[in-house]
Amino acid sequence: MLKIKGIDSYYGESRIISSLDLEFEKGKITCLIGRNGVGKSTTLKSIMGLVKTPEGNICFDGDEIIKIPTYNRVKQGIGYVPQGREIFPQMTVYENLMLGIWANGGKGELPKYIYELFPILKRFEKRKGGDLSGGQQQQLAIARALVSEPKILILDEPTEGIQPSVIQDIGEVIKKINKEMGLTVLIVEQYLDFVLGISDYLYIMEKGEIILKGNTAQLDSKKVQAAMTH
Ligand SMILES: Nc1ncnc2c1ncn2[C@@H]1O[C@H](COP(=O)(O)OP(=O)(O)OP(=O)(O)O)[C@@H](O)[C@H]1O
Repeated sequence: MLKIKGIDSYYGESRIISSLDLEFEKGKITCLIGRNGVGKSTTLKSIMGLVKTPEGNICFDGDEIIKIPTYNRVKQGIGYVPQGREIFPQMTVYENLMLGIWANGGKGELPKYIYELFPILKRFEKRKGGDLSGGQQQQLAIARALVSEPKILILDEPTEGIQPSVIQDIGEVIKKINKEMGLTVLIVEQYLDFVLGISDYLYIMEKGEIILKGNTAQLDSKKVQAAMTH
């Protein structure tokens, strides 16, 4: 579904990622994990076309996308929730959601399943985005990415700054959209318990390179833990 081959990624002159290969299988939940600053967010920004990637290939659903602009990657079906969520604080929950439709050149109404998946957003429809809790903002950001009906949903640290009970709710929703809607999911995370409970496949990154990978159920959890802490 999404295949990265030999990419280099730069901020200005500094190369953060070199010759990275990754593959995200259709219908699976794949997590990319690793300690602070190893290049996980940069990998996602590379997929979205938000950093310079002069080398390599990114193939999505059969098409080469490395040279096309971000908005066209979104149009082709890549939904992205950045770290920090980027909710518009002065706009209502409803307006934030509608942006997901307008941004994609779409018209019309909010799909009904959005409020079924996130009842809290229905309740707070008229509330300003900035007045929601961190967990509610994360749900709003995921919902906003979903309204454009992506083929793959990419989440950058969805549990960051969120209380444990809400983390569990978010995990359940992600599993549900994966299992019931068949959506492919890619998550960057640091919260290992969350990752082990939700993912089918794991990549572990260290200084811009993959040091361990495999089916989550088959990976040695001690090795995974060690890679996250050493
Ligand atoms: N806008 C930027 N300009 C220059 N360097 C950057 C920029 N953003 C990140 N970096 C550097 O790139 C490296 C990788 O950062 P990245 O955010 O991808 O790491 P990460 O694994 O996602 O960590 P975190 O969990 O802290 O977000 C770090 O050394 C960081 O300092």
